[in-house]
Amino acid sequence: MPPERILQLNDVGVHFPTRDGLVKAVNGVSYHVNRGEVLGIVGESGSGKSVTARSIMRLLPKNAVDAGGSVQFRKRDGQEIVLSEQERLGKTMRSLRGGDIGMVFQEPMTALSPVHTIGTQIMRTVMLHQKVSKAQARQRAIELLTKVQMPRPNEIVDNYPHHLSGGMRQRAMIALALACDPCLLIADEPTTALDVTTEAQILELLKSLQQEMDMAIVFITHNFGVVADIADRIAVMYLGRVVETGTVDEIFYEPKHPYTQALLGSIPRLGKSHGKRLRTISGMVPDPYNVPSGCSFHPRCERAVAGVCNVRIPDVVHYASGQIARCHFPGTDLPDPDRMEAAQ
Ligand SMILES: Nc1ncnc2c1ncn2[C@@H]1O[C@H](COP(=O)(O)OP(=O)(O)OP(=O)(O)O)[C@@H](O)[C@H]1O
Repeated sequence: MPPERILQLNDVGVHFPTRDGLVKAVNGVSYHVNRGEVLGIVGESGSGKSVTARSIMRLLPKNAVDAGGSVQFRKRDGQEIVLSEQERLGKTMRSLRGGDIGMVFQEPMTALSPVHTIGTQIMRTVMLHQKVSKAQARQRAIELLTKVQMPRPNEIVDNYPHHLSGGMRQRAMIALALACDPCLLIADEPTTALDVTTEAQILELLKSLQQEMDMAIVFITHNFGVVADIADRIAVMYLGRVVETGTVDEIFYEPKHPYTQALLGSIPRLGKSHGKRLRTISGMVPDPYNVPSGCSFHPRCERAVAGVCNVRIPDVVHYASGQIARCHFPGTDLPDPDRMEAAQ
């Protein structure tokens, strides 16, 4: 049986009109998430990872403009919801947020209120989505704090966020996100601000919760090491577009897009990089107000072919395995003249 898709983004666009010009932060993004899998989203800063994820839940800045596309979501009970513009703003969205879909962010204080105890905040979410008494909701809060391996959960439940360390706040935010047993968790750089040891602990926790709860995760990070550790599949983003999608093995061992290849070439690998010079990606991420014509990666691409890559936006190339690359000349070989001719 093919895996069940619980989230499908089709050609989603989000633009920001600014004084300096139009920023096409998300420019026709499509990706899907299967039930119970972890999809890692990677890409340099500004590639549109966060804005895409926030567009799923309609948690966008006020100046964001919807530039089309659709988001489909299948709830745990199998009900399919098309999160069209109207629905995204209404009651459906409110019931999904914190219910079927949970969210964790890099900075816990964006999700936690500083003026309420951890327990009160979890109890409110539980009571918003489930018919339970106050005492039952408090019991559930303690259970959730135990589940996220919070030390002294019976005590912490009555603490305010400022009493907690960074790692403990992250655990509290995860407990809040899991309050209603979501089938999808959107995790936006949840470990980036933590020290390496705490980061490893939180990743382990998310992995074990994901398996235990059969929960899918969209895990956003700029760190390939982290994504290799947690993800089943990876989507690579560049300047508002998904340029490649594949399983972790496909992305690490058979990347087809020159951008993915360049990103992987620029990370140090234990044992393998010794004595070797790391590659850097030439040039800078272009200014979002002046995105290059054609394939927006072409000015930095070692394999760009003039007359093709600077002119036409590449189509998506589908491989039999399911791997996808948006490139005129995908693959590990250099572009051959026949393919160049066919593309022109
Ligand atoms: N409120 C806003 N107004 C104008 N531009 C914005 C706004 N929010 C985001 N952007 C722009 O949208 C683009 C995508 O931003 P986004 O935060 O999604 O990138 P990202 O890949 O998540 O980066 P990072 O890893 O740094 O979080 C960037 O060019 C950013 O400057």
